[in-house]
Amino acid sequence: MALLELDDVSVTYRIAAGEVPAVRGVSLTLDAGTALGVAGESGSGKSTLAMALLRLLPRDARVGGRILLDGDDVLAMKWGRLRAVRWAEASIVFQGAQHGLNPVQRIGDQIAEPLLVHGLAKPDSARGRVAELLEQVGLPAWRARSYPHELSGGQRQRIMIAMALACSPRLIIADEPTTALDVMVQAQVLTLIKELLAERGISLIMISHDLSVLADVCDRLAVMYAGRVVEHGPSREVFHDPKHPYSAALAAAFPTVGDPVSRLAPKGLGGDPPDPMDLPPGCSFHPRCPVALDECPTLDVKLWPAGPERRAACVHVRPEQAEPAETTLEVS
Ligand SMILES: Nc1ncnc2c1ncn2[C@@H]1O[C@H](COP(=O)(O)OP(=O)(O)OP(=O)(O)O)[C@@H](O)[C@H]1O
Repeated sequence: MALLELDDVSVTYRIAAGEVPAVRGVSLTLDAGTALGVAGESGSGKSTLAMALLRLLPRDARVGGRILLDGDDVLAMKWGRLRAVRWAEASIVFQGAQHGLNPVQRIGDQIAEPLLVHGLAKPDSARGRVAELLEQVGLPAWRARSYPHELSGGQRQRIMIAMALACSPRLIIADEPTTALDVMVQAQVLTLIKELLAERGISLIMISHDLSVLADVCDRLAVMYAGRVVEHGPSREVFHDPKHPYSAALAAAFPTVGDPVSRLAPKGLGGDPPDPMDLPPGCSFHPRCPVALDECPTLDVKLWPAGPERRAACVHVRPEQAEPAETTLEVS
């Protein structure tokens, strides 16, 4: 059953220079107990999309479309309901959020805060729950008495995950949860996330520019370019057999250990992502695309079926068009 449904979601920031279409017509579904990875270069709209899910965007952002969380329309929710949903039904681990811990408050008090705010524990019972959460993220209970500066980056990220788990949400949104960590610690945190998913049946939306990390953790992948989803499908298929040339470039940029040498040579995607206020016409990717056709600059690009459970927005997977019906001129 779908836990989260996005239907034609768009986000536009209004700034002095004009409008920035950061997310454009994104439709995705996340089934309960599954993990969806959202990939894309910097500026492709991943974080904006993540923030839109819990209405955490700044006031200059206008959100369109529909976001249904367990059937409930997030964009139409009253503030009281939205406050109840945040942390308790869906929580978010921000990019670099470990630096957002309060430096002068003990770790235990910070983990307890969402529990107390949502009335899920009383001050005297919260300590036991905090110890339990620390244990779940692989830290000893005595760490509750530590201050953030006494922990390593990896330990602080575990604290952020403990906070996200505190109210037992059904959905966790993790925006680049391991980007700031070194490779060994990154692997440990990813293992922790995978264990938590398997043990607790939580659903996950994980955002990263690293397709290989997402393919390792998530069941399905959505690849974003210039605010649009350009490909989605089962993780292994999208990573190992991408149908969109942009997904192929991302996959080549992040090889995994054991990949054949041929795959390790990056396919060298030239150029920069487009300015969202000055998007190329037709397929937005065409100026950088190694396999672009003459028609791509004027193409009405859609997410066409690219396999049983896959879609890709590329002319190369477009189904053959029906021949236009022949018109006969009746001359009387
Ligand atoms: N508050 C804002 N006001 C105006 N434009 C914004 C704002 N936040 C983001 N943008 C723009 O929206 C687009 C998408 O940004 P977003 O941060 O969502 O991308 P991203 O894929 O998450 O990138 P990164 O990985 O660097 O965080 C970018 O062009 C960015 O400049």
